[in-house]
Amino acid sequence: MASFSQTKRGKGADGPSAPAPFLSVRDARVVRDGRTILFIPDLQIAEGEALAVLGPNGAGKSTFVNLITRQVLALHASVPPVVLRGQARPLLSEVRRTLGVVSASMQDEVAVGLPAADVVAGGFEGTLGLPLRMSVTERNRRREAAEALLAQVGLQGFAARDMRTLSTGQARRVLLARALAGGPEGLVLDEPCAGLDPEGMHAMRGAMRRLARQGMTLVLVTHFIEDVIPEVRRVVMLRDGAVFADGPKERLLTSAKMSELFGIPMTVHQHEERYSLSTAY
Ligand SMILES: Nc1ncnc2c1ncn2[C@@H]1O[C@H](COP(=O)(O)OP(=O)(O)OP(=O)(O)O)[C@@H](O)[C@H]1O
Repeated sequence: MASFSQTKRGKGADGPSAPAPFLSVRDARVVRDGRTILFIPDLQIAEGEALAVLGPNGAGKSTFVNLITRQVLALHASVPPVVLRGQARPLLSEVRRTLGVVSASMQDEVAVGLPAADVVAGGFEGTLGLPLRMSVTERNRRREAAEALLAQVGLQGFAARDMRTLSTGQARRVLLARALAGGPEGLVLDEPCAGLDPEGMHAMRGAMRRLARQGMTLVLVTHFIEDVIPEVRRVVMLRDGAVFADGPKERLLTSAKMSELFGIPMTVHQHEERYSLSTAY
C-alpha cells in the first residue's frame, strides 16, 4: 500500500531544507461567549508522528479537533494559527484530503440502508454513498477499492452488509475505512473507542497500530489511557482549554500526572507498552 510519509519541504526560519511539520499550531486562541475555550501557544506535529491528546470533559479536546480540521477558527494572531504541511491557508478541500477524521458523532450519519462498501466508497467523493451518475465500470472500481480498505481495518467480507446491521464497533471501523478512502496523510481520531465493547476496542486499536506503523500521522484524541497504543510516543494533556503538559508518554502517563489532570486519585498500570488505569471509589 501507499506510503503516507511523504515529506513536504518548507521555507521556514530554519532555511529552505527544513521539513515543514505536518501540522503547526501557534498562538491559536478560540473564544466563545467572551471566554477563551482553547489556547495553544505552540504545538508542532511531525510527519508520521503518532500523538495522543488526553484530557477530561470540557478540556477543549473537541475544540482542538475542530481547530485543526478548520471547523472552528482561531482569533487573528501575528502568525498563522494553524499551518498544514507548510500551508497557512489551504483550501478546505485540501484539508479534507490531507486529514481524515473519525469520530463517534459521525456514526449516526452512516447508519443508513447502504452497503458498507458504498459508505466507504463515498469517502472518495465526500458523499454518502456513490453518485447516481457513475459508469458501471467506475462504480465497480470504487467498490473494489472500498473492499480493500475494509480489509485493511479487519472487515473482510463486510462489503455487502447493510450499515444498519453492523455493530457499533464494526460501523466505527467502516468510518475509519471511509476516512482512508481519500488517501489522507494524517488521521484525526476523536474518541475512536467511545461506546465500543472490548472486542470493538481491540479491533480499533489494532487498526490504529497498523496505520501508525505504515507511517500515517495520527492525532488520537481520547479520555482513555488504554487508547495510547505503543506507536504513540508523545502525549499532549489538555485541561481548562490550555496545554497542561506535552511530552514523552513515559514522563506523562504516571499516576501523579494523570491524577492531577483529571482531578481525582488514579493509578496508572503499565504492562509492556500498554497502559490502563484504576481509580478508588
Ligand atoms: N459554542 C460554544 N459556546 C460556548 N462554550 C463552548 C462552545 N463550545 C465549547 N464550549 C465550551 O468550551 C469548553 C471546551 O469544550 P470542548 O467540547 O472542546 O471540550 P472536550 O474536551 O471535547 O469535552 P468532552 O470530553 O466532554 O467532549 C467547554 O467548557 C465547553 O462548554
